[in-house]
Order: sequence, then structure tokens, then C-alpha cells
Amino acid sequence: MTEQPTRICILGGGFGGLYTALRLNELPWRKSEQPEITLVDSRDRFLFSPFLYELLTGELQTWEIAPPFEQLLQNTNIRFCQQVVTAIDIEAKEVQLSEGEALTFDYLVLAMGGETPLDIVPGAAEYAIPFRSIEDAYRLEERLRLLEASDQDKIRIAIVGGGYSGVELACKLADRLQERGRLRLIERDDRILRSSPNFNREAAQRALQQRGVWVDLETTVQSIEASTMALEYRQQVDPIPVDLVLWTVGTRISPIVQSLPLKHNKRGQVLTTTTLQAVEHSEIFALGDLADCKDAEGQQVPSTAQAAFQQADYAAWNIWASMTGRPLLPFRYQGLGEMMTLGTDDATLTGLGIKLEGQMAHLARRLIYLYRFPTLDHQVRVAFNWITRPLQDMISPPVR
Ligand SMILES: Cc1cc2nc3c(=O)[nH]c(=O)nc-3n(C[C@H](O)[C@H](O)[C@H](O)COP(=O)(O)OP(=O)(O)OC[C@H]3O[C@@H](n4cnc5c(N)ncnc54)[C@H](O)[C@@H]3O)c2cc1C
Ligand SMILES: NC(=O)c1ccc[n+]([C@@H]2O[C@H](COP(=O)([O-])OP(=O)(O)OC[C@H]3O[C@@H](n4cnc5c(N)ncnc54)[C@H](OP(=O)(O)O)[C@@H]3O)[C@@H](O)[C@H]2O)c1
Ligand SMILES: C/C(=C\Cc1cc(O)c2ccccc2c1O)CCC[C@H](C)CCC[C@H](C)CCCC(C)C
Repeated sequence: MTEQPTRICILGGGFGGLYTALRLNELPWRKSEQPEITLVDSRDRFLFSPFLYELLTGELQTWEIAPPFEQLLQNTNIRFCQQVVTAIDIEAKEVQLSEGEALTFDYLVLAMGGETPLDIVPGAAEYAIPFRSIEDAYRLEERLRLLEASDQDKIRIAIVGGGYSGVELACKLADRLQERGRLRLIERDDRILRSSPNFNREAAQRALQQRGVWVDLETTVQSIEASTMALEYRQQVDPIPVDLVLWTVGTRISPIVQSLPLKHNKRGQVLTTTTLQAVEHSEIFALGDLADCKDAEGQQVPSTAQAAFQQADYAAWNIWASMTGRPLLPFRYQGLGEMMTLGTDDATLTGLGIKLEGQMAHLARRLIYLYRFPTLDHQVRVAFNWITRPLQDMISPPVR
């Protein structure tokens, strides 16, 4: 009697889940061992989030930074399921999906990332726009076009959260709006980019200053309304007029992950072993933003695409090793550095002793990210477009 193939269910098709699926697919499976790999995501396309800002300035297009899963997974043995995960029953080894389907699994990979907390300030859920997904970028694009088409002299935008996303977004919007823009970056800490290398933080501070972005430090948002927001600084509350509020305050773990009967940390991230297995559940792997992982050297793995990208290799290998009786490998995180875009054709890069800023960093960042794209097919498509773009623009100049 033929045995059922081992079922590997991967929840979340981002840097952790999609790259785990692709690495699993590339492993040298014996015919008799070939598993059934199912990747589940609520969206129809992967988002290369570091390039999300480039949509706002027209530097890149949606198809380049967010290729459909169907395109990425063609010629693989990976089945894609576009549905929302609504419940996960670990004991029954079953995942409930939004359209009523249920998936059973032998191995489960938790890679559903995080979400932006909008319920921490009155009015944020109604009036503030997060910047995490393609839908967020499209919503922002629509509001920007309405404001640009209006007869308003100035366009007043407040960006709440002076971390990476807030700073990169501020620089891009400043370059798009030029003199019409009045941008304000609001940060509750006493400095922006707290965890950044000094070189990158100083480059970002210069970029914000050169673009006239006003930075409010030690400042929090007390409330938001349709065209005003109340800022609190040293117990003083002041209302300011605003046309648009963007919400880049960091990441929260979703309730569906926090409610799983697994070990969690105070933030609700799933605690894992160095082999990326959920503590006390060797059949469950967790990686990316939703996981709290210390690597083989005991270093805390950061919640970044860089880390999830590296973890994916180990998650795939360790599932294969579990199924084929090989030793599992403890994850070794290699912090290669950090890159940030600081407007159109401007960036900063710190890595392995190399420090770059300006156009060189911008070019290096583009090339490195191109190299990090999920498939060779997509890398070639995008590279060809980048090489021929000047010619395309000569033939038909882009309309903004
Ligand atoms: C604008 C922006 C820029 C960034 N730039 C960088 C950068 O330059 N460098 C860097 O290292 N990091 C960067 N990051 C952080 C990086 O995106 C995350 O750390 C990384 O994506 C985490 O990978 P992940 O696989 O854990 O989650 P994600 O990549 O977020 O993937 C999670 C996936 O799960 C899906 N999902 C979630 N819940 C469900 C559900 N219930 N049902 C079905 N599907 C679900 C989502 O649709 C998503 O596709 C950036 C983040 C943002 C928002
Ligand atoms: N270029 C890159 O490498 C890059 C780009 C984007 C994102 N990422 C990664 O993705 C993750 C999310 O990035 P992010 O920029 O969204 O978040 P982040 O790096 O956590 O920054 C969020 C910032 O907002 C501040 N903040 C939180 N709540 C606030 C409030 N109510 N009012 C004012 N300020 C508030 C935080 O201050 P506190 O520090 O006090 O909480 C923090 O400085 C991070 O892990 C980051 O490493 C990396
Ligand atoms: C910081 C670097 C890589 C880490 C890294 C950062 C991310 O944001 C990611 C996001 C998603 C997936 C992966 C990553 C990720 O791995 C870059 C390190 C820089 C090198 C050490 C130095 C590179 C030098 C350039 C190649 C010089 C080329 C200059 C010329 C203009 C082309």
C-alpha cells in the first residue's frame, strides 16, 4: 500500500515562509520521500518590503517588487493556497482557512510575520495609514494624488515612528512632494533610529535635514482626528493641523499567533530552539518576525527580512533532516549590516566594514536586493527591465 506523502504546511509567504518553501523544494528528495508542500498566504503576491517605498516615487513598479506567488512557484512542487489562516489546532494538526477548507499537516512552519498596532492611540485606526503592505502603499498613493491635485499650497504629512520605516518613508515623500511638502517625523524616543549604526543614523539625520523634514523627538501622539492631531511633549499637549498621518510605530504579533498553546515571550513571539523548532513541539518550526530565536552563539535574532531570509535555509534543511534521519543544524545568524533608502537615488549602507552613502549606496542597495529576490526568473525579468528602462523612458516618457 503506497504511503501518504509527508505534509508540510507553511503559513505565511513572506521572507520566512516563501524562502523556506523554495529552499525545501530545491533539496535532493528521494522519490519516495518527496513531501507535499503547501504554502498559505492571504495575498496573491510576495512583497519584497524593502522596496515598498519605491512605489511612491515611481522608481519601481508593483510587478518588480511584488511578483505573484503563481509566477514564483511555477516549475516547483509547491502548492499555493491563497486564503486567510483563521485557526490553528496544534493537537489535531489542522489549520482552518477562511473559505472553510482545512489543511492537515505533519510539519507546520509558522511564518505569518507581524502587524502594525493601530489601536494604541484614539483615532489612529480611523485616520492613520500604516506602511506595511501593497494595499497600504496604494491607499497612500490615492491620498497623495488627491492632495497633489488640490489647490492646497502645502501638503502637511505627519509620520509617527522614527524608526527605519518612518525615516525611509519621510525621505521618499519629501523627494516626491518637493516644495509643496511639509513633513513631520514624530518619535517618542530621544533620538531616531535607536538601533542603527552611527554612520547610517547620521546619514539619515542629514538627509532629513536637507529635505526640510521636521523631527519631533520625545513626542507622542495623544489623539488623531480628520484634519488635526494632538501631540504631547513634556506634558504639554498641542493640536497641529495635518492632511495625512502615516503610522510606522513598529510591529505587533497577531492574536492568532499569540493564542497558540506554545511558549511565548512577553511580546507574544513564539519561543524557538536554536534549530528553529517551537519549544516542546519539534514538528512545528517558527521563523521571522513572529519568532523569538537565539542562535547557536546565543545572539538574539532581530525581527528583520535579513534574518528571516537566513533562517529560511535552516528551517528547510532542518525539516528535511527531521524527515530523513539527519542531524539538525543550529541556526547561525550573520548580521551583514544595514541598508536604508534616503530618498530617490540616495541611500546609506553599513556592512562588513564598508560604509557607503549617496548614489553609490543607492546602486549597491539595488544590486544587493536584486540578488536577494526569490527566484532567478524574477531576478532576470527585473534586471532586464532596469537595464532597458532608460531606453523605454526615451521612447515613452513616464507620466507621474
Ligand atoms: C516598509 C518596510 C520596509 C522594510 N525594509 C526592511 C529592510 O530594508 N531590511 C530588513 O531586513 N527588513 C525590512 N523590513 C522588515 C521585514 O519586512 C520583516 O522583518 C520581514 O518581512 C519578516 O519576515 P516574515 O516572513 O516574518 O514576515 P512577512 O515577510 O511579513 O510575511 C508574512 C506573510 O504572512 C502573511 N500572513 C500574515 N497573517 C496571515 C494570515 N492570518 N493568513 C494568511 N497569511 C497571513 C502576510 O500576507 C505576509 O505575506 C521592512 C518592513 C517594512 C514594513
Ligand atoms: N532598512 C531596514 O533595515 C529596515 C526598514 C524597515 C523596517 N525594518 C525592520 O522592520 C521592523 C519594523 O521597522 P519599523 O521602522 O516599522 O519599526 P521600528 O524600527 O520598531 O521603529 C518604530 C519607532 O516608532 C517609535 N514609536 C513606537 N510607538 C510610538 C508612538 N506611539 N509615538 C511615537 N513613536 C513611537 C518606536 O520607539 P521605541 O523604540 O521607543 O519603541 C521606534 O523608534 C524593525 O525590526 C526594523 O528592523 C528594517
Ligand atoms: C547590509 C547588507 C546586507 C544585509 C541585508 C540587508 C537587508 O535589508 C536585507 C533585506 C532582505 C533580504 C536580505 C537582506 C540582507 O542580507 C549589504 C552588505 C554590504 C556589503 C558588505 C558590501 C557591498 C559592497 C557593494 C557590493 C559595493 C558595490 C558598489 C557599486 C556602486 C556597485
